[in-house]
Amino acid sequence: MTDPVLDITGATVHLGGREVLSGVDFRLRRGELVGLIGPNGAGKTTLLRTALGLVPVHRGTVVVGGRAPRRAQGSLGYVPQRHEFAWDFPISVEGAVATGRTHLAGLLRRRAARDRDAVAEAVDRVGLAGLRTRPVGELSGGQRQRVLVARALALRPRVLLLDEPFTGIDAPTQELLSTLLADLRDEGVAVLMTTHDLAAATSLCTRLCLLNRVVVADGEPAALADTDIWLRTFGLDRAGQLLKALGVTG
Ligand SMILES: Nc1ncnc2c1ncn2[C@@H]1O[C@H](COP(=O)(O)OP(=O)(O)OP(=O)(O)O)[C@@H](O)[C@H]1O
Repeated sequence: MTDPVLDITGATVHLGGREVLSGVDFRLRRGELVGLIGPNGAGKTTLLRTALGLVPVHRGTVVVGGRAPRRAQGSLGYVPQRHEFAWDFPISVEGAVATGRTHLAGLLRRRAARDRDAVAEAVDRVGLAGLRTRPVGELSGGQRQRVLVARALALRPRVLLLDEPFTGIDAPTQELLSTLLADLRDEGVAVLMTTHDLAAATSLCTRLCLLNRVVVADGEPAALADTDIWLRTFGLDRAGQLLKALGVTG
């Protein structure tokens, strides 16, 4: 097995005086597409932000490609939740995607040919070439989601972290994103996404990590057919819609 590109060991994170992650062990390798699943407030976004070095660990370690996350930013692509981006900022699709590369060498740097190539390729991969010059404020929710994915891809990342990429998008956009994520996985990118779409996660991901402050279970979807694991993750005492949605029977 190859070395993990993201290696989180015993991570405990405190926010607002509370322990929101507790001794989390998580590893992500090239060519994996992992779904991070858990109820609201489980710590999914916090785990992504910890991997990015945006949230410090109280205990434990986070290593990205052999380095501290802050030193590995050039290899980490991040797709935040859609509401976290300033959509009223006067910038085109292409301009917004290009901001994915600015921290590689600073805001005032002239854009080199390789930057333009990376941006054009990313815009193309999410199917927005026809809307390149459109102000982002004029885009629909699904188009905005594609801009955020392209912005992360413009970095040509080794690790791609996505926070709820399937929330509020239509079926064709979901199809496009699913195909794109599977292609990236095949190309050797390590992909980790949070989602509340359990059926999509189960069919698309090579592995699922069930999180609720601690890692409740981590394995291939087929190995997580035990109802009890899902009940524990979501803090439920009996199977209901959740398990029907998954096609899991007790
Ligand atoms: N900046 C913060 N200050 C204090 N508490 C925070 C902060 N950010 C998150 N939290 C708390 O940490 C816990 C985990 O939040 P997080 O956003 O990681 O959960 P999540 O699993 O992504 O939830 P959701 O599915 O609702 O997006 C929650 O209880 C939340 O209230």
